[in-house]
Amino acid sequence: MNVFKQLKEFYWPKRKLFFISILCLAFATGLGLVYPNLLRYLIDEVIVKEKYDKVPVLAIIVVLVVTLKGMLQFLHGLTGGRLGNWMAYNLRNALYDKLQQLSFQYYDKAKTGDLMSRLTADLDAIRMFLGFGFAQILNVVLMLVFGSAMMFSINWKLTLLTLIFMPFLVITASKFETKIHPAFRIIRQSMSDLTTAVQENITGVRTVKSFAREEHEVKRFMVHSADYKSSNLLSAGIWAKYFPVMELFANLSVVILLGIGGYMVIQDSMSIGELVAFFSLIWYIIGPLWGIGFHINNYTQSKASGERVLEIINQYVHVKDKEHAISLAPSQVKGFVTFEDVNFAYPDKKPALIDLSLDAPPGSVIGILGGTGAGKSTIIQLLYRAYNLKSGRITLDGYNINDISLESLRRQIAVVFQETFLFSASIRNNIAYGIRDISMEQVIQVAKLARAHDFIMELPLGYDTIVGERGLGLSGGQKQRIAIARALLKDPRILILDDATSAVDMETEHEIQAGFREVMKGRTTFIIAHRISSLRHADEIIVLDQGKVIQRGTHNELLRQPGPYLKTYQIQYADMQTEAEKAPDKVEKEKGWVL
Ligand SMILES: Nc1ncnc2c1ncn2[C@@H]1O[C@H](COP(=O)(O)OP(=O)(O)OP(=O)(O)O)[C@@H](O)[C@H]1O
Repeated sequence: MNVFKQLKEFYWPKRKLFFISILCLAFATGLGLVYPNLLRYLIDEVIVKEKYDKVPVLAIIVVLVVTLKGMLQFLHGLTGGRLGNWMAYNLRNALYDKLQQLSFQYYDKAKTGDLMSRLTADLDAIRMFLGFGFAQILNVVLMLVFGSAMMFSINWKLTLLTLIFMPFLVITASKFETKIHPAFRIIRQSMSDLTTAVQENITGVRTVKSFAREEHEVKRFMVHSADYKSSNLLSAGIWAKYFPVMELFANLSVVILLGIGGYMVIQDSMSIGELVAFFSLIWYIIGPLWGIGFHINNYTQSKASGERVLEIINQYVHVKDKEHAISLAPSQVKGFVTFEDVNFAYPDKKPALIDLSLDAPPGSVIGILGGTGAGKSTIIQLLYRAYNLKSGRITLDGYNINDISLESLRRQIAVVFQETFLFSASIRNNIAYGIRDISMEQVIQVAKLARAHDFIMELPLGYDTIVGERGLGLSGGQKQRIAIARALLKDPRILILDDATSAVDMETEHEIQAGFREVMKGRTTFIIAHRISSLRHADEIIVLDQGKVIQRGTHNELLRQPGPYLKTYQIQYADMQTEAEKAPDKVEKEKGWVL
């Protein structure tokens, strides 16, 4: 029950519904006990004594009991359903809220399909149990208590003999529970693996198809599917092993009842009406015990689901606000960024940044160059506190960024990533993402600066064009330009371009950068790029290799010293020369970046 204790805050405020639901079910169950008594009365007092004038009254009582029972069952369903849905609504929102708080470190390992399955199937299992399953279990107890009490009142000796096998039934049922619970955990896990496989396949459908790996993917899916099947078979095996034994004990009770009860009737120590009532009451005991497997199943499923949901709720948030974190008003922020002896390593990895020190005064442009995996993106991830530093510190306007509230820190920063994520919404809403009360004019203005306006206007619905989950239908460069417009609209103090113009041609990149220079006056900009053309205007360029700064200076300074920067420049310049030989006019325009 510990799982449900931990989930208490999500259903306890609606405990009224909970109790009404249980009470209604208990009364309905109690009313059910009227039937065997009516039966006994009908046989012993009406049929045997041939007093048929009592039949209409009995019939009316039956109708009343049935109607009342029906109403109580309806109320039980209504309140139980409401409780379950209320709980599911709150828990779902709390889970989503937690998912928003969890830091990058969690998402580095999390699987989308698995999270989806926790938010849907697992949540539903808890909803069903809290709405109905729990009341059903309680009802089983009530039926057992009421049923056996009534049997005892009719004939205590026969009751004891009939119930002789019940302890065996209970032992088998509890053994069954200990076996079936782990089996359900396995089923839930393989279900989420299956969902993850489907989700990854659909997300990566372009890669799959372009590599003609459909068959391989089908085989991979079949492995997960087989896994799911075998975990279900495992549970079915446990079911098949224990259920017949439980059934056997239940039926043995009926055999004893009919044998000994029948003998008592023959001996005249019991009336035939009492035996019939007894026979109908025994089902009040056997019925619930028979269904105990189902209830246990329901309970263990929801317990396993509760554990998986609680895993998210109790997940540690690595990056969070300190108590009394500073909230910086945008108008206060100047954008002075410093890195002081920063060291960082991702969990279980070699250092990604070693002793990085950097000063970026307001309005300066810092260029970052380096090979794949050199640590470029890590620098900017640390700046917006995607991860906690191992040592050293990063400051913004003199404040340690660890002391600034995440919300106010990230409000000052706009990042344009190499991979652009567009929401399934209109282009206008994608540009205005996260910003309220923005006019169409402002959206158009930033789209023009990002050189996106022209291609947007060529689309059939212009700014109202809906772009897909991943901006399907737009080219990489177009998506990047929308992301740049989105960042500019945020009006940040610090702009970070993480390989943000890699997908646009050089000419467009020049145009975009010219636009940037206009809007970024007085703001701090970090540019990560592979092209020297993107960095040449930077006030300081740092060249990274395996997390260490191996060169730093302006474009002209770096060209004067031998090293990777000059080498990169020469390689890219050689390409430009070849281009120039082929199309001298086009390259002429771009010559600006060459010395
Ligand atoms: N989320 C992560 N979890 C674990 N290791 C990571 C993570 N992100 C990056 N790394 C590792 O940290 C190192 C630096 O990575 P980083 O992304 O900063 O390099 P980069 O210079 O930006 O590379 P690229 O130009 O390819 O984007 C690499 O060794 C990389 O494998």
